[in-house]
Amino acid sequence: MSATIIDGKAVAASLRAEVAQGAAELARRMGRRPGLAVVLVGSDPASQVYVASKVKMTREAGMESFEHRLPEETSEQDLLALIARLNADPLVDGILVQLPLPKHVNPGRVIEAIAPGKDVDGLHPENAGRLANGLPGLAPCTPMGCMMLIRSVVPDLRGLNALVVGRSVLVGKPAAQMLLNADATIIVTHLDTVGLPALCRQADIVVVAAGCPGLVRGDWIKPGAVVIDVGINRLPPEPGAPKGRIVGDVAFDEVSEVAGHITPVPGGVGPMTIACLLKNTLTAAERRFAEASQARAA
Ligand SMILES: Nc1nc(=O)c2c([nH]1)NC[C@@H]1CN(c3ccc(C(=O)N[C@@H](CCC(=O)O)C(=O)O)cc3)C=[N+]21
Repeated sequence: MSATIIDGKAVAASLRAEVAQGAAELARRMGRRPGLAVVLVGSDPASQVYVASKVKMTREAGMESFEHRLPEETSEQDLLALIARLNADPLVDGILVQLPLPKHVNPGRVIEAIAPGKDVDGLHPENAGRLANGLPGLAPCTPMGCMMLIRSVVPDLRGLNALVVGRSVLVGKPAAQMLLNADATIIVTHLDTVGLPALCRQADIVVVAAGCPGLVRGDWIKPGAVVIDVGINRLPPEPGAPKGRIVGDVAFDEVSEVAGHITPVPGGVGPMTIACLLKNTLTAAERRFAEASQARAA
């Protein structure tokens, strides 16, 4: 074991403390707490756990949490009507619609209905375009958390080779944009990429978001590289156990023999995702308040 473990829990706790301070300050000026609305459709057990954890941490950061739990059979029309109400609600600064949605609902249509200034998931095409063009906006929480973990060990990415496995709208694509914006050279790969191990061996920074347990092996890694594991995969339970272990997309034991720094699963990127959601909610609230103040002054 040679790699240093990047403690996502600790970095996330210090980001949440910073957000709590900013939220308290903003609340004094606004006369109300920043507010985050979380919408959960259906009863996917994993989603229930994430949402409960988001609600708890939102409150701990001194922000208001508005929960909307809708039955699985909710129509797209009813969901769009709820989003229109949240867009218009002055107490709501951020809106997060937990994914995945039930099959009869078109997720693109739902995400595009969220007001871009309240889109704390950073998934609206306007925010994706802003990220691509290097403009201020709201950026997706998971890749934002990855960047903070990378910068905690490598502050300057200029001239480094970064490789991303995965091209999802939620993680892979925005992670590549952020690495490029930080002056790294990027290679974006996915499960159809030919010669992935050889490409990976050129990378100083590896971000893996493929949803494929143990995909990245020890002999894919350049000695000393920074490895960020975004995967959260629940293995089938051992005989007699109630539920299976959670593992990432990186073969941790092998890779930690070669890498310089590595994130664990759990305790790596996951806690950062929630901390960045709170950070985005504070950013959205600050911008909304600044705009409202300007409008009053005019
Ligand atoms: N609109 C939307 N935005 C999301 O950001 C979003 C989503 N939908 N749907 C589901 C995924 C998943 N996700 C996680 C967040 C935190 C942890 C997390 O904190 N994990 C801990 C605990 C893991 C465990 O033991 O269960 C850890 O990795 O240490 C995991 C997963 C956000 N997602």
